[in-house]
Amino acid sequence: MSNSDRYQHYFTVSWDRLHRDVRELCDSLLNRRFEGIVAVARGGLIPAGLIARELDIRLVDTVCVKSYDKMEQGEGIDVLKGIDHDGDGWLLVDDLVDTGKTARAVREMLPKAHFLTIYAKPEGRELVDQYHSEVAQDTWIQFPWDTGFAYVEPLADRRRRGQD
Ligand SMILES: O=P(O)(O)OC[C@H]1O[C@H](OP(=O)(O)OP(=O)(O)O)[C@H](O)[C@@H]1O
Ligand SMILES: Nc1nc2[nH]cnc2c(=O)[nH]1
Ligand SMILES: [Mg+2]
Repeated sequence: MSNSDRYQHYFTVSWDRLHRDVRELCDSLLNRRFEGIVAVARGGLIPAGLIARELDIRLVDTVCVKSYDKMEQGEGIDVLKGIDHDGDGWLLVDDLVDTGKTARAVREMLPKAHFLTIYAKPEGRELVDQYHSEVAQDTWIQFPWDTGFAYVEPLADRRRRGQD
């Protein structure tokens, strides 16, 4: 089964929703002190920026990995940029965990980090320390940076065209 067959539904996240969810996660981290944030690029970059602002963290680093090309997951994880510490005292941020393949790879690099994703699917959720909401395994999450506003035809027009 190709990966695009795994996904039967879409969960489209607006900028507003993402921002709200990130802020709610940050609320529970307010009393913790972190050395800095490591964002898992690219998906973790925007959540990491929002979190850095909320928690007043100025030190932000990245690990850069590649796993998916559109909806298709490749065989392995390409690590384009690693990191030279074990994550002790650091917050590790990605946008989501799905199969857990990426999470497993970055966990290995930063075993001591507090690992947070905004969304988590069942196959990968055990690999992260914290997430905002769970999303079904058969659902593809559409982030606001991958989408845009578009005209939607009225239902009546669509029906009329169907009858033509
Ligand atoms: O749990 P998994 O099945 O490994 O999937 C989760 C990963 O997939 C996406 O990254 P992607 O590799 O698409 O790259 P991107 O962050 O550059 O968009 C997402 O940002 C996670 O990092
Ligand atoms: N945008 C996006 N990237 C992913 N990578 C793995 N799963 C997903 C998903 O549901 N949405
Ligand atoms: Mg990613």
